[in-house]
Amino acid sequence: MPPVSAPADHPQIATGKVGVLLVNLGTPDAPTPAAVRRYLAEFLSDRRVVEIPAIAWKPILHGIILRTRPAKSAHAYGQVWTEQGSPLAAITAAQARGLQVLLGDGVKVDWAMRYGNPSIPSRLQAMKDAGYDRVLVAPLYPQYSGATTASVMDRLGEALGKMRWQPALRTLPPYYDDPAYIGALEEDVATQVAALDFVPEVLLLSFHGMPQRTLELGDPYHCHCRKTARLLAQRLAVRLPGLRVETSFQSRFGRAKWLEPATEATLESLASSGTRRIAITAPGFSADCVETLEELAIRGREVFEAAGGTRLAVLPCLNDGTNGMAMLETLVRRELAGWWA
Ligand SMILES: C=CC1=C(C)c2cc3[nH]c(cc4nc(cc5[nH]c(cc1n2)c(C)c5CCC(=O)O)C(CCC(=O)O)=C4C)c(C)c3C=C
Ligand SMILES: [Fe+2]
Ligand SMILES: [Fe+2]
Repeated sequence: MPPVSAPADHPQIATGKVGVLLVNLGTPDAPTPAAVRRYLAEFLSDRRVVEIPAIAWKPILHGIILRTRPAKSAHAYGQVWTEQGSPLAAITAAQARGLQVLLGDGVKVDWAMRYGNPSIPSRLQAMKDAGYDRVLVAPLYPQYSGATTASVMDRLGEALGKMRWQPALRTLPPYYDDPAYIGALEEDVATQVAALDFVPEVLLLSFHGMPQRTLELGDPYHCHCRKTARLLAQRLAVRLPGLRVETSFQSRFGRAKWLEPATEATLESLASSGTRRIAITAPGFSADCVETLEELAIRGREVFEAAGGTRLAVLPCLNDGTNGMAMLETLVRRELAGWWA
């Protein structure tokens, strides 16, 4: 595809500079209890994430959770930390660099995190200060949820509220059923499964969970996940006939009922009922992170093997691979159409 550039008949807006801000969830600055505590305090204080009235939640958050969870989570982060830092941050940065190459110099690509660093307000201000007065904000969540996509929009609103001179914004819609996304997943998963040194009986699609109550209140997240799963399974039935595709939800937090079936329970029941070889993919995560690398690949494996499973592969997410980057380029170019840099 050609670089994004001003068409000859629109020279009057050719000086407007266009930026793209990729946004993901966020991650601690270090795999230490203190850094994880700072991160969790910000994350779990977001009313979009924990929808319990503050008067009831604050004592629980500060009394129990922030006293006990940081050490446990820091251990999990320690097991997956890399020389480039947290996998989620390192991969998001790589996606931004890759997209910059694909889009060329006509557009500036940067990245930010909803929680922790680099923050959305700091990167938005930096873009404006550098003269980028049109910014496409792209939350890297294929499936919409109040806890993720809407929370990014809230933070953007807060940031704009403090800016005297704001850039013009566009936002990337959720892309859970977009042919570019489903096609990228199909290609990536089919290639990775074919390259395994065993033939899986089951492909488990594990999405991040949400409280069941959010579905009842009208959050589309569950429906978006189910539609992604259905479309991907239809494609894979052609590419990998004979492979059973199942869907589950991981990372339950707290005591409330979460979306089911739970990934851990699914791994256990599959192994107990005779499945020996399994591949897991996490299509809702645009980048590998503690949830895929530790919860699935370390703890999930332990659960599956303890119940009798013998082979388990967790496939890398789309990350900054060719399929994922081609998808991002397609999605972003579509939103930039008309915003010539
Ligand atoms: C109330 C709890 C949580 C809700 C609701 C929730 C929704 C949600 N999260 C993601 C994506 C990610 N979550 C990640 C980590 C993570 N999530 C929670 C809790 C809730 N998430 C916690 C406490 C943590 C931190 C790790 C831990 O202590 O267990 C991550 C990975 C971050 C990283 O640093 O690697 C991602 C990505 C989605 C998509 C989602 C709702 C749809
Ligand atoms: Fe989460
Ligand atoms: Fe987790």
